[in-house]
Amino acid sequence: MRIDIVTIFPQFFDILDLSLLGKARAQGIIDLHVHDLRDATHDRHRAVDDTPYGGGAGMVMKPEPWGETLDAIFEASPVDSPLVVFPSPAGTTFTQPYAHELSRESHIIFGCGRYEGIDQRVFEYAASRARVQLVSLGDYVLNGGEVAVMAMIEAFGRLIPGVVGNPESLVEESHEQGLLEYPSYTKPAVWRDREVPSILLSGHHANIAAWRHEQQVERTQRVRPDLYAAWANEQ
Ligand SMILES: Nc1c(O)cccc1[N+](=O)[O-]
Repeated sequence: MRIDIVTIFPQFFDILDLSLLGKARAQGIIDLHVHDLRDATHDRHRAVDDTPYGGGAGMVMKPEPWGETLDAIFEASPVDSPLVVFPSPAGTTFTQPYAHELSRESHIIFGCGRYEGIDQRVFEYAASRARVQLVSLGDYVLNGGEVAVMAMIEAFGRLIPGVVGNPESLVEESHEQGLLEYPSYTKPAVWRDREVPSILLSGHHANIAAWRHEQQVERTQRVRPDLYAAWANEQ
């Protein structure tokens, strides 16, 4: 998978050299390109923003640098119709099913907005050349899209075949089957007078699996009644 990220803070993504995603890049599973939007400016101040038409506080990201950067990425794309994802509070909610969808893409371009946002014509232009999605991590305000892009890449990157060593470990995660994950324990069996549930020491795999599922259902009903209702409706 090719991933392109357009940002005014390219160093933000240096962290993607680390951990599983860094290994996936070294193995050629992920081909990452980070683009500094300011490289597509041609004035002394390398300006990427300007005052909003119609007035109002803050600044808006200028369309020209975006157009020039996106055109170069489209030209280099290995596919006819890449997916362009703009993290945005005005987007559809990012979910685990959507992470699975992203993990099956061949080329994803992330556009990180800053300031009061990106000139609307950038989304319109991008949609004339590719598939465009505005995607939200949640209903809160961030200063820009970089943190959201990092979270999304972490979420779908681990689902790409070959990135996680043991694919089994992807199955029993929160949200994978609509339930939150069960509580986990490791050695020692007793820690500060707190014992590991005896069922987990029984070696009886069927009973352990049943106990873990009960824990998932109980935790989901208690912590996320919304998820529990959707799950129960599917049973
Ligand atoms: N919420 C938010 C934002 O305020 C700015 C950029 C991206 C997001 N988001 O993806 O949720």
